[in-house]
Amino acid sequence: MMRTRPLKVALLGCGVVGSEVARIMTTHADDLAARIGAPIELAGVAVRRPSKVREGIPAELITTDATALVKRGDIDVVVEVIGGIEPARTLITTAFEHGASVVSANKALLAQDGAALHAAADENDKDLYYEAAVAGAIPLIRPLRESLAGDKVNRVLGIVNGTTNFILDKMDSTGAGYQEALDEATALGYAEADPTADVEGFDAAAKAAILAGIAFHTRVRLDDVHREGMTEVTAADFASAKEMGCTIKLLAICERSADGASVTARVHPAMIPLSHPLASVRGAYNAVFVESDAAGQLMFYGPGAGGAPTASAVLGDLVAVCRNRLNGATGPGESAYAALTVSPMGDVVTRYHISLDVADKPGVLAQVATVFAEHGVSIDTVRQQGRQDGDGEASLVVVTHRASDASLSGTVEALRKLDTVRGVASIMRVEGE
Ligand SMILES: NC(=O)c1ccc[n+]([C@@H]2O[C@H](COP(=O)([O-])OP(=O)(O)OC[C@H]3O[C@@H](n4cnc5c(N)ncnc54)[C@H](O)[C@@H]3O)[C@@H](O)[C@H]2O)c1
Ligand SMILES: N[C@@H](CCO)C(=O)O
Ligand code: NA
Repeated sequence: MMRTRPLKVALLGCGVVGSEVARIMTTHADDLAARIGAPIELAGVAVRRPSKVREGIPAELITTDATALVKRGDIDVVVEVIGGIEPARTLITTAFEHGASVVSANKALLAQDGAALHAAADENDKDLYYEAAVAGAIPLIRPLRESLAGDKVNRVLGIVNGTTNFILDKMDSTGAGYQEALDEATALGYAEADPTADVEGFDAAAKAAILAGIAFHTRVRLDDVHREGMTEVTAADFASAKEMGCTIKLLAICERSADGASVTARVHPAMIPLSHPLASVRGAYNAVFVESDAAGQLMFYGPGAGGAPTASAVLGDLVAVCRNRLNGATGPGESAYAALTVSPMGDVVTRYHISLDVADKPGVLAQVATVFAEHGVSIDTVRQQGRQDGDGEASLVVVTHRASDASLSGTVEALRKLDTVRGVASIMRVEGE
């Protein structure tokens, strides 16, 4: 039966995502009410620039005082789409203390302070939902938290940043360099004016921390995630990848160790075979592979960013939280009972593609191979190419079998010390085989 008293929603932030949340709340009001079992009412919208014209939002709902809005006491759900750490963190905890549940899209905050925010939600018997924080519209948090709650997830591997996927895709398909591809991403509105969070992998690392925590029922802090951006990927790397039948993607990889006792989380560019489904994820799309004991391989694919797609995930959470509220219940909170060790990058085991500039003279290949052997890194293939420029150098491309990152780092360090190795042109991990 439909309850007539509406549930009150406060919107914090009315930018790209917030304005779409407000629009969908208004245009889909009847459907949302039917699905929830009560109407929902936009009770206040906190903004920074009140003079801006906001179509469809009554002027009397606009306020610049977000703190007063979350303290009102009659708000059922606060939707936080401001972004950043403060004031978002304080506003969310204040909302819990004043009786509201919270829906947020804020990956940076959740990756940094997720545990404390979950604790605050728990203490106040409230919900904290954040489907939009990872891979935008793609249902991922809820499938991991709820649909797969009876299974054992072993690996989450995915493309979780749209901006960098757009840039890498452009480099791959046109042969463009990094800067040229970034300029196009900026011109098309994919990359922000300051693209650091995306291109240096901070955004993907925050998402990896959130995913690993949920997948492995273990607290994974942002600092636990090994992070390498994609600014150093070159057209030459793509040429090497092509020769291997691969492309290059910025991947977020969260894995359980072979003995199941520990986990790792990392973000870095990697070669993946063209036959892998992630290789065909084009433009600004996201896709995430989840591997679990019973289900096997699952793939989640779709728009990972943008106002309306992200608002879709926010609205889904809003409906779920409102339903919980009507039932006098809360949904699943943080699950960190497994408390597995989060291991450093050195423990990660994978394959490597290493491109060296070496002196083109007898014995060099043997010397290089010896360094790999001394560090316990087994070589899969070696390809040497003399150069036409007569500088007495050759390019040596070594692809290894699976080895630990620590062994590989040791190998590279020793290679750099060889007189005959003039430079290490690139090192790239090979994933998805
Ligand atoms: N845009 C996307 O594609 C996308 C995708 C997934 C998640 N997110 C997340 O959603 C959140 C919002 O992103 P966005 O793209 O809408 O950003 P945005 O910059 O377009 O919007 C944020 C809005 O909040 C306002 N704001 C800042 N401080 C405020 C304050 N103290 N009180 C009231 N308003 C304040 C800003 O003026 C701005 O209009 C972020 O956490 C972001 O990481 C965005
Ligand atoms: N900057 C992010 C937005 C979505 O989180 C991206 O490019 O994927
Ligand atoms: Na999502």
